Amino acid sequence: MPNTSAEMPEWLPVATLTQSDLTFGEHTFLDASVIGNAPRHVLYSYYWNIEGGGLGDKTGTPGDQTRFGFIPPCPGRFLLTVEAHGSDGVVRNASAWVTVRSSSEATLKRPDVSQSDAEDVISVDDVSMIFNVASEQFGSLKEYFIALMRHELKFKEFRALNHISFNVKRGEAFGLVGTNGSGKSTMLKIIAGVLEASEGNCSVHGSIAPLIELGAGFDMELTAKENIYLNGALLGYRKEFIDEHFNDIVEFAELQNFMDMPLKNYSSGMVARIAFAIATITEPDILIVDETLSVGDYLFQQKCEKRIQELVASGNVTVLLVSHSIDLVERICNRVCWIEKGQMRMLGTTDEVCAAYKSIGA
Ligand SMILES: Nc1ncnc2c1ncn2[C@@H]1O[C@H](COP(=O)(O)OP(=O)(O)OP(=O)(O)O)[C@@H](O)[C@H]1O
Repeated sequence: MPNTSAEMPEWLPVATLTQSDLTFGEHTFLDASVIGNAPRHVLYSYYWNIEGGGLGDKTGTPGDQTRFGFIPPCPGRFLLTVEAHGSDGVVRNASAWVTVRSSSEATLKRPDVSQSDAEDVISVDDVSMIFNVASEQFGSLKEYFIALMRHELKFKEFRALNHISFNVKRGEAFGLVGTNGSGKSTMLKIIAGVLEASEGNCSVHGSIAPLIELGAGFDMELTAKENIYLNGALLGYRKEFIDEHFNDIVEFAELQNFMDMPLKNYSSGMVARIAFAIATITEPDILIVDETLSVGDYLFQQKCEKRIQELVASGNVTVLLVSHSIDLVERICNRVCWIEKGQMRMLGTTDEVCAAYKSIGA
């Protein structure tokens, strides 16, 4: 079992960027805050350094200002640091990296629509999902159990998915869109093997890293460090493999100072960071992402998006993405399936499906 004896500082500053990946000419903001048992007053000062150089620029004396605007003087990598001066006399700092590209550098693009020779890794064939739901409402759990004991519970069938079919090829980034309650998560759970379809067939070839329900595969009473081993084991990683990649996981999640904290004290965004870092530390055959990114801060979302694009660009990883952010789906996915109230409404290229989906609100 990993060692969990290191002590947590009482409070820590947090540096959050509005944007960490800039094109030269753009600017970003660094927001400072404090987590933990914070002292009554905290004053902040800011400075930046260019990677490999000593171009530091410290702003005057510490003050109340919690937002710092940064205008990069040139393309490159910059470390933006916030120094927090607590009224308890302790000074701590937190940093975040900013990458500034020259405007000519190409940005990552979504993959081309696969040609027919690529192998199908997911085949959804005429799948329906029927849930049995209670046909009457109960005022309390007690009333429910009384009805249950008397065999008076009546159920009705609810079709969450109705005859859905699609195939996803190796190396595709495939999106599922639809309004609330349309059946997207149910579809992902069937693909991930969490639910069994009531009708039809779903076959999957390859290893799956599912990021479906935040916290699934974690024990909230254990520390983050212990959970990395636990969740890694559930994903099929050996202990030696986690030992080898532990620092990469922690570094990606940017939670170095919180490894010995029980997960129950983490925010949902922090849990998402750990879950995403573990799931993507290697190249899974299929990465399933269901709104996991939405709870993360802007900086983390950008980092995950970049990682997803790298995985897709490798050509080996298939990504299945459910998101209410149509912009994200448009940036990442090459094909999209639109499910509406359990029915398949449209299947096609990202541009055509997203354009049609966006037009329902017009
Ligand atoms: N275990 C279950 N028992 C009964 N009904 C369920 C169950 N799971 C999901 N449903 C119902 O199935 C429908 C589809 O749910 P699902 O979570 O798949 O939708 P979604 O498209 O992912 O929604 P959202 O965008 O709001 O997350 C909903 O009406 C939901 O209430």
